Amino acid sequence: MQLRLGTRRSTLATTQSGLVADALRDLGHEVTLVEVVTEGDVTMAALTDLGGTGVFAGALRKALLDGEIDLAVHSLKDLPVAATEGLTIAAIPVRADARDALIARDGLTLGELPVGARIGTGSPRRVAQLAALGLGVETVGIRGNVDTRIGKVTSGELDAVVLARAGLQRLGRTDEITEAIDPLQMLPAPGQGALAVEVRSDNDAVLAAVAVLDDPDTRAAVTAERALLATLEAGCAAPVGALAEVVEEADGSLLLSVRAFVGTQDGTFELRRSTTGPIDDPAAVGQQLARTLLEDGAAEVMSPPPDGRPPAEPPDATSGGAPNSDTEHPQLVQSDAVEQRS
Ligand SMILES: NCc1[nH]cc(CCC(=O)O)c1CC(=O)O
Repeated sequence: MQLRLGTRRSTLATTQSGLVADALRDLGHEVTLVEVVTEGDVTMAALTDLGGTGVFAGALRKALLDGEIDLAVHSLKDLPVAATEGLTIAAIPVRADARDALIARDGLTLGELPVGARIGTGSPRRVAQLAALGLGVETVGIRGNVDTRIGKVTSGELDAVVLARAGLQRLGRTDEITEAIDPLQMLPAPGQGALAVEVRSDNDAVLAAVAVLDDPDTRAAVTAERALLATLEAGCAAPVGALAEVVEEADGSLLLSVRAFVGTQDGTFELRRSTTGPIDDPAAVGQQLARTLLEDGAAEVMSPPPDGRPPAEPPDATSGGAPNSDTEHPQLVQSDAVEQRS
Protein backbone atom coordinates (compact mmCIF):
# COMPACT_ATOMS: atom_id res chain seq x y z
CA MET A 1 0.00 0.00 0.00
CA GLN A 2 0.92 3.69 -0.24
CA LEU A 3 2.37 4.98 3.04
CA ARG A 4 3.35 8.52 4.04
CA LEU A 5 6.00 8.38 6.72
CA GLY A 6 6.51 11.60 8.71
CA THR A 7 10.02 12.36 9.86
CA ARG A 8 11.95 15.07 11.60
CA ARG A 9 14.67 16.78 9.63
CA SER A 10 17.78 15.80 11.61
CA THR A 11 20.19 13.32 10.08
CA LEU A 12 19.47 10.83 12.87
CA ALA A 13 15.70 11.15 12.42
CA THR A 14 15.81 10.76 8.65
CA THR A 15 18.21 7.82 8.98
CA GLN A 16 15.91 6.09 11.48
CA SER A 17 12.86 6.83 9.35
CA GLY A 18 14.75 5.48 6.33
CA LEU A 19 15.38 2.18 8.12
CA VAL A 20 11.66 1.72 8.76
CA ALA A 21 10.79 2.91 5.25
CA ASP A 22 13.18 0.35 3.75
CA ALA A 23 11.74 -2.45 5.91
CA LEU A 24 8.24 -1.53 4.70
CA ARG A 25 9.43 -1.34 1.07
CA ASP A 26 10.89 -4.84 1.46
CA LEU A 27 7.37 -5.93 2.37
CA GLY A 28 6.11 -4.49 -0.89
CA HIS A 29 4.79 -1.11 0.28
CA GLU A 30 5.38 2.23 -1.40
CA VAL A 31 6.74 4.68 1.17
CA THR A 32 7.08 8.46 0.84
CA LEU A 33 9.02 10.44 3.47
CA VAL A 34 7.30 13.65 4.61
CA GLU A 35 9.40 16.16 6.56
CA VAL A 36 7.78 17.60 9.68
CA VAL A 37 9.43 20.44 11.62
CA THR A 38 9.16 20.06 15.40
CA GLU A 39 9.55 22.44 18.30
CA GLY A 40 12.54 20.44 19.51
CA ASP A 41 14.33 21.09 16.24
CA VAL A 42 13.85 24.84 16.11
CA THR A 43 14.49 25.83 19.70
CA MET A 44 18.00 26.54 20.90
CA ALA A 45 17.08 26.22 24.57
CA ALA A 46 18.70 23.49 26.64
CA LEU A 47 16.63 20.34 26.48
CA THR A 48 15.96 20.43 30.21
CA ASP A 49 14.67 24.03 29.94
CA LEU A 50 11.87 23.10 27.61
CA GLY A 51 9.66 22.30 30.57
CA GLY A 52 8.15 19.07 29.46
CA THR A 53 8.57 15.88 27.58
CA GLY A 54 7.79 15.16 24.01
CA VAL A 55 9.08 18.30 22.33
CA PHE A 56 10.21 16.22 19.39
CA ALA A 57 7.07 14.13 19.17
CA GLY A 58 4.38 16.81 19.24
CA ALA A 59 4.40 17.97 15.63
CA LEU A 60 4.65 14.44 14.27
CA ARG A 61 1.70 13.40 16.39
CA LYS A 62 -0.33 16.35 15.20
CA ALA A 63 0.44 15.42 11.60
CA LEU A 64 -0.71 11.85 12.32
CA LEU A 65 -3.94 12.97 13.95
CA ASP A 66 -4.59 15.47 11.14
CA GLY A 67 -4.18 12.69 8.58
CA GLU A 68 -1.21 14.36 6.86
CA ILE A 69 0.94 11.28 7.42
CA ASP A 70 0.17 7.58 7.98
CA LEU A 71 3.01 6.70 10.32
CA ALA A 72 5.75 8.34 12.34
CA VAL A 73 9.06 6.95 13.57
CA HIS A 74 10.27 8.13 16.98
CA SER A 75 13.27 7.34 19.15
CA LEU A 76 11.35 5.58 21.89
CA LYS A 77 13.40 7.24 24.61
CA ASP A 78 12.16 10.66 23.47
CA LEU A 79 8.52 9.60 23.59
CA PRO A 80 6.54 10.55 26.72
CA VAL A 81 5.34 7.52 28.68
CA ALA A 82 1.72 8.69 28.75
CA ALA A 83 -0.41 7.26 25.97
CA THR A 84 -1.71 9.73 23.38
CA GLU A 85 -5.44 9.65 22.72
CA GLY A 86 -6.09 8.34 19.22
CA LEU A 87 -2.55 7.05 18.57
CA THR A 88 -1.04 3.57 18.89
CA ILE A 89 2.56 2.36 18.92
CA ALA A 90 2.01 -0.13 16.12
CA ALA A 91 5.53 -1.55 16.10
CA ILE A 92 8.71 -1.53 18.15
CA PRO A 93 11.36 -3.08 15.89
CA VAL A 94 14.37 -5.03 17.19
CA ARG A 95 16.36 -2.83 19.49
CA ALA A 96 19.89 -1.73 18.64
CA ASP A 97 22.63 -1.77 21.30
CA ALA A 98 21.09 0.16 24.20
CA ARG A 99 24.37 1.23 25.82
CA ASP A 100 25.77 4.72 26.06
CA ALA A 101 29.04 5.34 24.26
CA LEU A 102 32.02 7.49 25.12
CA ILE A 103 33.80 9.42 22.42
CA ALA A 104 36.95 10.79 23.98
CA ARG A 105 40.11 12.44 22.70
CA ASP A 106 43.16 10.26 22.10
CA GLY A 107 41.15 7.03 22.32
CA LEU A 108 40.66 7.41 26.07
CA THR A 109 38.18 5.30 28.07
CA LEU A 110 36.22 6.60 31.07
CA GLY A 111 38.77 5.13 33.47
CA GLU A 112 41.64 6.75 31.58
CA LEU A 113 40.23 10.28 31.61
CA PRO A 114 42.24 12.55 33.90
CA VAL A 115 40.71 14.19 36.97
CA GLY A 116 39.11 17.44 35.84
CA ALA A 117 38.39 16.17 32.32
CA ARG A 118 35.45 17.95 30.70
CA ILE A 119 32.71 15.64 29.44
CA GLY A 120 29.86 17.04 27.38
CA THR A 121 26.32 15.85 28.01
CA GLY A 122 22.98 17.58 28.48
CA SER A 123 21.39 14.57 30.13
CA PRO A 124 20.70 14.64 33.90
CA ARG A 125 20.78 10.82 33.81
CA ARG A 126 24.29 10.78 32.37
CA VAL A 127 25.46 13.59 34.66
CA ALA A 128 24.18 11.72 37.74
CA GLN A 129 25.81 8.44 36.75
CA LEU A 130 29.13 10.05 35.80
CA ALA A 131 29.10 11.82 39.18
CA ALA A 132 28.24 8.55 40.96
CA LEU A 133 31.30 6.89 39.40
CA GLY A 134 33.46 9.31 41.37
CA LEU A 135 35.98 9.88 38.58
CA GLY A 136 36.47 13.55 39.40
CA VAL A 137 35.44 14.59 35.92
CA GLU A 138 33.46 17.71 35.13
CA THR A 139 30.28 17.60 33.06
CA VAL A 140 29.44 20.38 30.65
CA GLY A 141 25.90 20.89 29.34
CA ILE A 142 25.71 20.60 25.55
CA ARG A 143 23.05 19.93 23.00
CA GLY A 144 22.74 19.91 19.27
CA ASN A 145 22.95 17.10 16.79
CA VAL A 146 25.41 14.22 16.94
CA ASP A 147 27.82 15.96 14.55
CA THR A 148 27.93 19.13 16.66
CA ARG A 149 28.54 17.14 19.82
CA ILE A 150 31.35 15.02 18.43
CA GLY A 151 32.84 18.19 16.92
CA LYS A 152 33.45 19.58 20.40
CA VAL A 153 35.85 16.70 21.07
CA THR A 154 37.55 16.97 17.68
CA SER A 155 38.05 20.71 18.20
CA GLY A 156 39.53 20.17 21.66
CA GLU A 157 36.79 22.16 23.41
CA LEU A 158 35.84 19.04 25.40
CA ASP A 159 37.76 15.93 26.41
CA ALA A 160 34.80 13.64 25.70
CA VAL A 161 31.10 13.37 25.00
CA VAL A 162 28.60 10.63 25.90
CA LEU A 163 26.06 9.63 23.26
CA ALA A 164 23.68 6.75 22.67
CA ARG A 165 25.55 3.99 20.84
CA ALA A 166 22.43 3.20 18.79
CA GLY A 167 22.38 6.64 17.20
CA LEU A 168 26.07 6.44 16.31
CA GLN A 169 25.55 2.97 14.86
CA ARG A 170 22.67 4.14 12.68
CA LEU A 171 24.79 7.06 11.46
CA GLY A 172 27.71 4.72 10.72
CA ARG A 173 29.97 6.39 13.28
CA THR A 174 30.83 3.54 15.67
CA ASP A 175 34.50 3.86 14.66
CA GLU A 176 34.72 7.02 16.73
CA ILE A 177 33.55 5.33 19.95
CA THR A 178 36.37 4.92 22.46
CA GLU A 179 34.29 2.95 25.00
CA ALA A 180 30.87 1.30 24.93
CA ILE A 181 29.95 2.01 28.54
CA ASP A 182 29.04 -1.08 30.57
CA PRO A 183 25.50 -0.81 31.97
CA LEU A 184 27.03 -1.63 35.37
CA GLN A 185 28.59 1.83 35.16
CA MET A 186 25.89 3.67 33.26
CA LEU A 187 22.36 2.47 32.64
CA PRO A 188 20.79 3.83 29.45
CA ALA A 189 17.60 5.85 29.27
CA PRO A 190 14.41 3.81 29.31
CA GLY A 191 13.74 2.89 25.69
CA GLN A 192 17.21 3.87 24.45
CA GLY A 193 18.17 2.14 21.22
CA ALA A 194 14.58 1.30 20.33
CA LEU A 195 12.37 2.90 17.69
CA ALA A 196 8.62 3.33 17.96
CA VAL A 197 6.38 3.38 14.91
CA GLU A 198 3.24 5.31 15.72
CA VAL A 199 -0.03 5.08 13.77
CA ARG A 200 -3.55 6.48 14.22
CA SER A 201 -5.53 3.98 16.34
CA ASP A 202 -8.43 3.84 13.85
CA ASN A 203 -6.20 3.24 10.82
CA ASP A 204 -6.57 -0.57 10.65
CA ALA A 205 -4.87 -1.02 7.29
CA VAL A 206 -1.71 0.84 8.33
CA LEU A 207 -1.71 -0.75 11.81
CA ALA A 208 -1.69 -4.18 10.16
CA ALA A 209 0.98 -3.23 7.62
CA VAL A 210 3.30 -1.91 10.34
CA ALA A 211 2.63 -4.56 13.03
CA VAL A 212 4.85 -7.12 11.29
CA LEU A 213 7.88 -4.97 12.16
CA ASP A 214 7.22 -5.47 15.89
CA ASP A 215 9.75 -7.43 17.96
CA PRO A 216 8.00 -8.93 21.03
CA ASP A 217 11.18 -9.21 23.15
CA THR A 218 12.07 -5.57 22.52
CA ARG A 219 8.50 -4.53 23.25
CA ALA A 220 8.53 -6.46 26.54
CA ALA A 221 11.83 -4.90 27.62
CA VAL A 222 10.93 -1.30 26.82
CA THR A 223 7.45 -1.76 28.28
CA ALA A 224 9.07 -2.66 31.62
CA GLU A 225 11.47 0.30 31.40
CA ARG A 226 8.73 2.78 30.55
CA ALA A 227 6.37 1.40 33.22
CA LEU A 228 9.17 1.99 35.70
CA LEU A 229 9.58 5.57 34.51
CA ALA A 230 5.81 6.16 34.63
CA THR A 231 5.51 4.76 38.16
CA LEU A 232 8.37 7.00 39.29
CA GLU A 233 6.37 9.85 37.70
CA ALA A 234 9.56 10.82 35.92
CA GLY A 235 10.11 11.99 32.36
CA CYS A 236 12.92 11.76 29.86
CA ALA A 237 14.74 14.61 31.65
CA ALA A 238 14.85 12.76 35.00
CA PRO A 239 18.09 11.26 36.36
CA VAL A 240 16.74 7.75 35.79
CA GLY A 241 18.47 4.92 33.97
CA ALA A 242 16.84 1.57 33.28
CA LEU A 243 17.63 -1.50 31.22
CA ALA A 244 15.48 -4.60 30.83
CA GLU A 245 16.84 -7.71 29.17
CA VAL A 246 15.25 -11.02 28.28
CA VAL A 247 17.11 -13.87 29.96
CA GLU A 248 16.64 -17.58 29.45
CA GLU A 249 16.30 -19.79 32.52
CA ALA A 250 17.89 -23.25 32.77
CA ASP A 251 14.50 -24.81 32.02
CA GLY A 252 14.18 -22.74 28.84
CA SER A 253 11.58 -20.31 30.20
CA LEU A 254 12.09 -16.61 29.56
CA LEU A 255 12.39 -13.95 32.24
CA LEU A 256 12.73 -10.22 32.16
CA SER A 257 15.71 -8.91 34.11
CA VAL A 258 15.50 -5.20 34.90
CA ARG A 259 18.09 -2.87 36.41
CA ALA A 260 17.49 0.73 37.37
CA PHE A 261 19.40 3.76 38.66
CA VAL A 262 18.24 6.97 40.28
CA GLY A 263 20.76 9.52 41.51
CA THR A 264 21.45 13.13 42.33
CA GLN A 265 23.32 15.32 39.85
CA ASP A 266 26.24 15.79 42.26
CA GLY A 267 26.74 12.07 42.84
CA THR A 268 26.00 12.35 46.56
CA PHE A 269 23.08 9.92 46.55
CA GLU A 270 22.36 7.02 44.29
CA LEU A 271 19.96 4.12 44.26
CA ARG A 272 20.54 1.00 42.19
CA ARG A 273 18.02 -1.80 42.23
CA SER A 274 17.23 -4.76 40.06
CA THR A 275 14.62 -7.45 39.75
CA THR A 276 13.42 -10.23 37.53
CA GLY A 277 9.87 -11.12 36.60
CA PRO A 278 7.63 -12.84 34.08
CA ILE A 279 8.08 -11.70 30.49
CA ASP A 280 4.32 -11.89 29.87
CA ASP A 281 3.61 -9.02 32.27
CA PRO A 282 6.48 -6.60 31.66
CA ALA A 283 4.64 -3.53 32.95
CA ALA A 284 4.15 -5.21 36.33
CA VAL A 285 7.89 -5.98 36.53
CA GLY A 286 8.79 -2.36 35.85
CA GLN A 287 6.18 -1.08 38.29
CA GLN A 288 7.41 -3.39 41.02
CA LEU A 289 10.99 -2.18 40.60
CA ALA A 290 9.79 1.44 40.66
CA ARG A 291 7.89 0.83 43.89
CA THR A 292 11.04 -0.60 45.45
CA LEU A 293 12.97 2.49 44.35
CA LEU A 294 10.26 4.77 45.77
CA GLU A 295 10.21 2.88 49.09
CA ASP A 296 13.95 3.44 49.25
CA GLY A 297 13.74 7.19 48.64
CA ALA A 298 13.76 7.64 44.85
CA ALA A 299 11.37 10.61 44.93
CA GLU A 300 13.66 12.54 47.26
CA VAL A 301 16.73 11.60 45.23
CA MET A 302 15.10 12.74 41.97
CA SER A 303 14.05 16.12 43.36
CA PRO A 304 16.24 17.14 46.28
CA PRO A 305 15.08 20.16 48.33
CA PRO A 306 15.91 23.64 46.93
CA ASP A 307 19.14 23.96 48.91
CA GLY A 308 20.38 21.09 46.80
CA ARG A 309 20.97 18.79 49.73
CA PRO A 310 19.52 15.33 49.49
CA PRO A 311 17.42 14.03 52.40
CA ALA A 312 19.40 13.71 55.63
CA GLU A 313 17.61 10.47 56.37
CA PRO A 314 16.37 8.51 53.38
CA PRO A 315 13.12 6.75 54.30
CA ASP A 316 14.69 3.33 54.45
CA ALA A 317 17.61 4.33 56.66
CA THR A 318 15.62 5.20 59.80
CA SER A 319 16.22 1.88 61.52
CA GLY A 320 19.91 2.67 61.65
CA GLY A 321 20.75 -0.87 60.70
CA ALA A 322 21.54 -2.22 57.28
CA PRO A 323 18.81 -0.38 55.39
CA ASN A 324 18.68 -2.67 52.42
CA SER A 325 19.39 -6.03 53.91
CA ASP A 326 18.20 -9.04 52.01
CA THR A 327 15.33 -9.51 54.43
CA GLU A 328 13.58 -6.38 53.22
CA HIS A 329 13.40 -7.31 49.54
CA PRO A 330 14.49 -10.90 49.37
CA GLN A 331 13.45 -11.17 45.73
CA LEU A 332 15.83 -8.46 44.63
CA VAL A 333 19.47 -8.51 43.76
CA GLN A 334 20.72 -5.37 45.41
CA SER A 335 23.95 -3.64 44.72
CA ASP A 336 24.06 -0.34 46.56
CA ALA A 337 22.05 1.21 49.36
CA VAL A 338 21.16 4.91 49.37
CA GLU A 339 24.49 6.14 50.47
CA GLN A 340 26.33 9.31 51.10
CA ARG A 341 29.41 9.27 48.99
CA SER A 342 31.12 12.38 50.24
N1 LIG B 1 17.80 12.56 23.06
C1 LIG B 1 18.31 12.52 21.72
C2 LIG B 1 18.36 11.13 21.19
N2 LIG B 1 17.26 10.40 21.04
C3 LIG B 1 17.62 9.17 20.57
C4 LIG B 1 18.99 9.16 20.42
C5 LIG B 1 19.79 8.03 19.96
C6 LIG B 1 19.06 6.84 19.39
C7 LIG B 1 18.39 5.98 20.42
O1 LIG B 1 18.65 6.04 21.63
O2 LIG B 1 17.57 5.16 19.98
C8 LIG B 1 19.47 10.40 20.81
C9 LIG B 1 20.86 10.88 20.79
C10 LIG B 1 21.68 10.49 21.99
O3 LIG B 1 21.17 10.35 23.11
O4 LIG B 1 22.90 10.34 21.82
